[in-house]
Amino acid sequence: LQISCGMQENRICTAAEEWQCMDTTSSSKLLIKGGTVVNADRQQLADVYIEDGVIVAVQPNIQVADEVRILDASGKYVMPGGIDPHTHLEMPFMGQTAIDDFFSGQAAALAGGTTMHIDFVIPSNGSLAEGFEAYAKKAEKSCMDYAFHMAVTSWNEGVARDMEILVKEKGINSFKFFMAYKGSLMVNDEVLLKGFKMCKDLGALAQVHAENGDAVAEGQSRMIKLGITGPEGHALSRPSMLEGEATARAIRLAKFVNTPLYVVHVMSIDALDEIVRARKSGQRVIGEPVVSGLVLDDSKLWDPDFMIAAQYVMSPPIRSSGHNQALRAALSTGLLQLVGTDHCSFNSTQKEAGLNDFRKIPNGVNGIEERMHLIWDVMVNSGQISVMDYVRITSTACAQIFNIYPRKGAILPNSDADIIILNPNATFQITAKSHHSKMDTNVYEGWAGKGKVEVTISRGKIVWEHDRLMIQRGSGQYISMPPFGYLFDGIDKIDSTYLSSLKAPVYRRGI
Ligand SMILES: NC(=O)NCCC(=O)O
Ligand SMILES: [Zn+2]
Ligand SMILES: [Zn+2]
Repeated sequence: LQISCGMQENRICTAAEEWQCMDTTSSSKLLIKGGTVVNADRQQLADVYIEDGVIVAVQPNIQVADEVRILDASGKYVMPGGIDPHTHLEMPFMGQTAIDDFFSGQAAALAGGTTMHIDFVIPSNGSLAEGFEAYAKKAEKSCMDYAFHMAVTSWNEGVARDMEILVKEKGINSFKFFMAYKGSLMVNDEVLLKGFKMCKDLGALAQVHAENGDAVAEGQSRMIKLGITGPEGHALSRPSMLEGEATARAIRLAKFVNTPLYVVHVMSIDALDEIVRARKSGQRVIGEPVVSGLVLDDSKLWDPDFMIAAQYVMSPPIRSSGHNQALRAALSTGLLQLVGTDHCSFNSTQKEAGLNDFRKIPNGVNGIEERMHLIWDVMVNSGQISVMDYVRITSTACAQIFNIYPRKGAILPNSDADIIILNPNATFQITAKSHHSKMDTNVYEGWAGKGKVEVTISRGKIVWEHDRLMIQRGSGQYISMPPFGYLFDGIDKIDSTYLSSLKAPVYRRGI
């Protein structure tokens, strides 16, 4: 069956793509009635009234005119849409391009209750500005709101100048430094120091992929020499101590510069311990675990079928099972602050590039569609976190850290109407046969759980209901993220305390 497409000129969609063709028909006025409205700081039985994409009122028993569409949410949770702080849509990486683009990846996100994501821009030909323009172009097909972090992969005057322009004119307030991927994205300590200093001056958050890339390269050669060429070699070549070392180093350099630090995809106890130690000392360090690191373990990397094992190759690697438990515990008590996905999807054909050498398997797993369901199932259903905590770690904390709260991450008057309705008694099932990503596999294949996102509302429009997507190419908007978020409050005072604590230098007369 083929149907003609109303969304894209001259395009015929297969039945499987039908959802891509549906128009958004929701009225501009909407009332969500009778649900439990949950924010990070309180929950209440209330109605939510929305007009023109914005929340107008949150209170019990709101009365509306007949033309307003009413959604019954009784017995269900009404929560801020998820914000995924860590995605890589259409990322050029390891000689491939991640298969989910800004339309398919976002469609998947919306079907799973995520209404905004922050993607990492990779420089083009060494230029941050060129990279930004390329990503802005790719994102024109967006069907939900998005923002960008920028990767810094080298250092020169042009990079420093572009960082300033990106912050002051383009809505970027965070820069990622890769301490791994030697020979491609990796930077050394000198670049880290210069970059961190620039971040501090601009009020932008420094982020690190923390693994010792030199040691990883050495570990990889070791494995190849031993004849270990399969996906298990990926895990064996980059043990958790290398993640711990890089995390510790980045934390100390950030302290030396006195700038806040955000550690992306925390995958091990080793990295977690360093973050907790720093936070105990009063240092401003944010730790972001990702859903794969929280709910999976490394067992599949040893599967004798390459095509299965390769699906699980990502960096830092998915660790043995004690690590995921420790990360969940830390997230539940606020030692780690928010959860991302690192959604970076490569299909079977792309993964096959590393059939004879694990170093060539493109790194990355899916998760943008599954995060909200899995965190609910594993952490709320088990009683490990409250529903308010769920909202905090999947949405609010991200909006606060990246300085877009309460426009995003809250159900409050004047906030964007990015909302999900979750039925705690309905079940969900994950399979590549029905997911919305372009991936032909899913690392969570077969997972069946309880607590289903039944409705997703993006800027006041119902985009997911009755297991159907109603989305429109190009409707997503770029969200500018202003610099000097709350993590920068008081940083200058810490600087002056440090300066005044220095003893006056003693000038000795030469003999
Ligand atoms: N994580 C991963 O394996 N792929 C995406 C790139 C990155 O975040 O390091
Ligand atoms: Zn990374
Ligand atoms: Zn990533």
